[in-house]
Amino acid sequence: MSAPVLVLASASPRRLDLLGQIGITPDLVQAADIDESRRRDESPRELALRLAIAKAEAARGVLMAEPDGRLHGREAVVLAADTVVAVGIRALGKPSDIAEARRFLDLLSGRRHRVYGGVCVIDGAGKARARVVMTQVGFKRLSLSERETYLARGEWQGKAGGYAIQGLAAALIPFIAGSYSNVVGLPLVETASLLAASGIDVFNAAGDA
Ligand SMILES: Cc1cn([C@H]2C[C@H](O)[C@@H](COP(=O)(O)OP(=O)(O)OP(=O)(O)O)O2)c(=O)[nH]c1=O
Repeated sequence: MSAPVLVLASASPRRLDLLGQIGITPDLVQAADIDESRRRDESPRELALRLAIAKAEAARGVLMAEPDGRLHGREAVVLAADTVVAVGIRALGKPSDIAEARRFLDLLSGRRHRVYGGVCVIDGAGKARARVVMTQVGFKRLSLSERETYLARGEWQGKAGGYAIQGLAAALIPFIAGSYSNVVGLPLVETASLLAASGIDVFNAAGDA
């Protein structure tokens, strides 16, 4: 039987880079367009998990609906993820503008927060497996000039919580406990294990065939 098509259901360049870091190159990238709003009474952890699953299902649905489409009759293994920054019970998504990014940085300044990363892999038979990973991140207390310089750099755009640990924000973060790759956008230990359960083994190329 031919190998399944590996689909990354994400528009995030970080997720593509992180997969590349563990030797995985998706055959297809199909970003999922879903409603990311939080439901009432949903915890940040539940939100990250639900959205990762919803993204994987949406992308799979699009591909399966293409009768003579990009899968060419082959099975698809679909990977999606979602990152939520949580301060107490507040869940911070991607700021919509610089004013919201400023509010987020004020919330994060001088304290620890949690980053929840949901990851979901749907295997060739349609079985979904998902996990949520939590990383603790601590920001130093930001001076006004640090905050404004950071905002002016624009790295807040498109990032949950309004910062990117892989950029200038690294100079503002004295503390992290848990998975670093989870903060950047994809928890790699759990991703490798979900892919292995779906027949794509990072540590055994033969499992890929
Ligand atoms: C906290 C943090 C988030 N991020 C990014 C990772 C994600 O791209 C983004 C979180 O938003 P998401 O909604 O999880 O993802 P996305 O919209 O960028 O991509 P897609 O839904 O198509 O997969 O924030 C960083 O790059 N660095 C960080 O330190």
